[in-house]
Amino acid sequence: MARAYRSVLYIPAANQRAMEKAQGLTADAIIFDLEDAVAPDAKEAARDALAQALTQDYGRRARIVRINGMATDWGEGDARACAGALADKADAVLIPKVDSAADLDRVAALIPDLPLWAMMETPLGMLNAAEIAAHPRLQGMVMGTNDLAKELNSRFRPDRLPMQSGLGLCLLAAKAYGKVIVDGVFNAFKDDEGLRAECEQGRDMGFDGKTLIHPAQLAITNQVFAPADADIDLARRQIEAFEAATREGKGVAVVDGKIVENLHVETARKTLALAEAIAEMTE
Ligand SMILES: CC(C)(COP(=O)(O)OP(=O)(O)OC[C@H]1O[C@@H](n2cnc3c(N)ncnc32)[C@H](O)[C@@H]1OP(=O)(O)O)[C@@H](O)C(=O)NCCC(=O)NCCSC(=O)C[C@H](O)C(=O)O
Ligand SMILES: [Mg+2]
Repeated sequence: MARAYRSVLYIPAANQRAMEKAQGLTADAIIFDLEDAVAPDAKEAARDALAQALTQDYGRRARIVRINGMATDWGEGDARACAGALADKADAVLIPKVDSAADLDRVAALIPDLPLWAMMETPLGMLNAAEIAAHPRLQGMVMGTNDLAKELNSRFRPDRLPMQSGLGLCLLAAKAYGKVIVDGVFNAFKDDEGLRAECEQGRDMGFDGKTLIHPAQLAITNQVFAPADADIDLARRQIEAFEAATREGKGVAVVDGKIVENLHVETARKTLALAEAIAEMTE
């Protein structure tokens, strides 16, 4: 992962004020939404407003455009805009409700240059997660836990038990093919405690970050998905100890009473790379 995706903030492309505001927010990435957050009557105007907004400077924040589905009245027009006016202003295109790799093929054929991301939010998408993750144009996956809950007719639980099979399948698929994967949104944007608990759960599971709906969710999310100072310190000590052990012809070192092998060093290097990517974001 060359960059951090701790916090990925949705902004309705119909909301000009929010798009302006995002230029100064601490999001690692922004999803400019043309899909569910934009009313049908506002779709065309939102596409134009987005083209205008993307002439502005969003710094190092990744600019991801969520288009409407190909089966809707707006999907193809959105895709053509991404291949045309938006092509050099966006960093990636996010496709909603991806059921299979064929859904990505359809968009890939219309947008030759930009990396694709997939919303993982349908039962078929969960079952086909591996072929979706394996798609050569796919860069990242975004969990759509609201749509998934709707499709499953599941109920909200703080432990997200009904989501676990879907989250797990998508995580396995993304990790197997080396793709970025970010967790779904936490709807109660004034509930900091609930957000923190869900971020911690997502981080424990291996997500790279979380999608957000409100700027008030940025600070907690950025903190939870960043390596803590203690993690960075441990990573450095593990690498040093392992390199010293290797010089002595040993394959194992011990740090803080725990063994350190090659695989731990790999994790330690990833921790340091993420810390560096985060530092670059805030330069
Ligand atoms: C949820 C909101 C409608 C709340 O909006 P609002 O009432 O305006 O909030 P505030 O007054 O508290 O806003 C304070 C300031 O922050 C700016 N703001 C608000 N939201 C955003 C944002 N997302 N990005 C950037 N800036 C934002 C306001 O403009 C205020 O600024 P200022 O004027 O300077 O005070 C609103 O937050 C919102 O619309 N959120 C996004 C909703 C959205 O995008 N939903 C779709 C994605 S979720 C989804 O579909 C997931 C998936 O598909 C699934 O299935 O799960
Ligand atoms: Mg959705």
